[in-house]
Amino acid sequence: YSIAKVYTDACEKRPQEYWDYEQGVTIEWGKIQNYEIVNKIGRGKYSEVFSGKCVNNDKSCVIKVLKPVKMKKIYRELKILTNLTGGPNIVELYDIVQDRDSKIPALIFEEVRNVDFRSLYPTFKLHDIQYYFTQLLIALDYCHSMGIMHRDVKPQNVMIDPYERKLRLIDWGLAEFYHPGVDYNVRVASRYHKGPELLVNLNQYDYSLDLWSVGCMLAAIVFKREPFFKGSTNPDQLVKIAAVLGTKELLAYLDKYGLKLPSEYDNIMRDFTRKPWEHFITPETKLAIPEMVNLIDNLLRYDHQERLTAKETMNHVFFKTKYD
Ligand SMILES: CN1CCn2c1nc1c(Br)c(Br)c(Br)c(Br)c12
Ligand code: NA
Repeated sequence: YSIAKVYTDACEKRPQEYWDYEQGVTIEWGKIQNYEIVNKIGRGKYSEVFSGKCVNNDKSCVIKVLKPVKMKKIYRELKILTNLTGGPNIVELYDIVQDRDSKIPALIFEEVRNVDFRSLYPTFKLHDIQYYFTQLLIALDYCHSMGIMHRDVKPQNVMIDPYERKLRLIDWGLAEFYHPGVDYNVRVASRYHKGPELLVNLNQYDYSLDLWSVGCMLAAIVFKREPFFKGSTNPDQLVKIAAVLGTKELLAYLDKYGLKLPSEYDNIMRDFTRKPWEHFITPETKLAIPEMVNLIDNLLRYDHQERLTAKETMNHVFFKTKYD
């Protein structure tokens, strides 16, 4: 078993209604006629997303219409959003309205004039990475301190407006409250950003899952390989990780937690030697300076207990060094 090394009792020390979404949540429903849809900007497994307008003040907003899922999952997202809204670099929830016909909640958020990461990240210099990842880590340390794991950190859920130099962490639909000793669902996060703990069925994971995902984002930018670990299936995702971190090291990790490699790996896992990070440095990877490589090495650890926390990451030498 395993428990978080930080914020272990963040939920326990708060009143039950802070984390207990099973009792349902009291929602002050806003009025849907206060908002009009402008156009569709995205769709996911659990929602459709539109740009919109608040009719009263003509302000732009984002309207996330939830797809019909278990009310318990909707209550969880609403509870988490209401607990976190207003927090640093957390996307602000303006209102919750009910879709006229379907009776399904629609969430009204502040608008972020997001520039797609595929075109934005390649423009990043070291000081940009310092600035934006500090903002992301501030959001993560905040939600972790509030007893919440995001569980779906990936570039698509980090909205960045480079003109206002504004970053917001979005999509709390997979987020969950952390309680020590609880077995969590490992079918969370998006494949390329799934931590090893999810792929070996280590159910008692914690906030450190989010820091694996941050490590994946950094490695993709610095080593110019998007995504950094590109599995074709969930089992293949772990194979791609082992190809870098090593198979012997994977088995040692499994041993520590009394786990064995699930059977679906029998025919696909090979005996990989660990690749030193220098292996990924080329004349093009100018951002792969020693401090950055050391930071990635301290995030992309099989063992979630070895990873830097969000606060430790912000205090890493990479963020304390001045780059022009
Ligand atoms: C698919 N895309 C593109 C931009 N964008 C998307 N989903 C968004 C969500 Br959910 C929120 Br909340 C915000 Br704020 C923005 Br901006 C969003
Ligand atoms: Na969201």
